[in-house]
Amino acid sequence: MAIVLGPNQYGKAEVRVVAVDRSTPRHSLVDLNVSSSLRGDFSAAHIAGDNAHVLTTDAQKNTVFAFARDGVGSPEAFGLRLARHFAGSYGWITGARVAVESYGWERIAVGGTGHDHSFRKAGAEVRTAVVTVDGDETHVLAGLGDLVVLKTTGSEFWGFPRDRYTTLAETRDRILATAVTARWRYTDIDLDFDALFCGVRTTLLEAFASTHSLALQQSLYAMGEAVLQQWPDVAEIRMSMPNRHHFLVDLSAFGLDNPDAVYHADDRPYGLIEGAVLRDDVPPAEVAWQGTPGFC
Ligand SMILES: O=c1[nH]c(=O)c2[nH]c(=O)[nH]c2[nH]1
Repeated sequence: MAIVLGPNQYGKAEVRVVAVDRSTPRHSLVDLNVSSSLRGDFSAAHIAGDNAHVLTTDAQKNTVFAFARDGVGSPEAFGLRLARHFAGSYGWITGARVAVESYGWERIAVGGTGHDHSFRKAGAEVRTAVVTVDGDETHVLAGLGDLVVLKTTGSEFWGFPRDRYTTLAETRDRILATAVTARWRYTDIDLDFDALFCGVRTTLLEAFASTHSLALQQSLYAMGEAVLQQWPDVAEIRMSMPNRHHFLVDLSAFGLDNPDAVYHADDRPYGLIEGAVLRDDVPPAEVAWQGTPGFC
């Protein structure tokens, strides 16, 4: 029996960098959370405490700030710059994964126009990018999280089996609400990432709104299918969608009826609907997803 080191990676997690562009009086800013992981031959550090191969996590953090000095660009482009740099820095580093979360800020409106240098946080929604360099291969995942959506009708749920524990009433009309987390893989790395991100996000929203839903599962598939139909640069999309249940409140104790007007927005437990929608003619790239949790 021999004990051996298994898969490993290391890096600096959650480097919070805010970069301000002051090149004109109308400033702009990007607000990022950047995590790097290096892959390669780090066995001596694990087995013998020999750090000769260890590009420090402190240097990785510093690299993120230094690379932000001259502009960040899209989260995907920033991730590509960093991942290529790390993967190319020493012979024993064979790959790098850089994950970027980007938080939106909107200009504060003053007298009807957006202020030059005052902003408000856009909300909980986050844009994400994960770049993986693995030897000669490079992959880009774009994505978003906490895109909270709700429709007040156009959602049914019925036809499910009833075992002895099934109490849920069938419904032909309910509120459907979720917080979409989605990640999609591009077939290419030389793309207009900002334009594609906006396009895919719009497609997800439009498909959620326009699908007459018989289950959140059906909405998830319709949203993924619409993205693959409209955006040929997307190879596959994976989604995680909690079913944010809204229960009609019984107002009869107060002598009131409730004609589908007043709901309790329950926060837990919630159904959790997850799935991938793929093109069957595009080869899989599991390395692109390695280290990205939260999807089946
Ligand atoms: O859209 C839904 N899918 C389910 O799988 C499910 N299960 C449940 O209790 N309610 C719902 N709604």
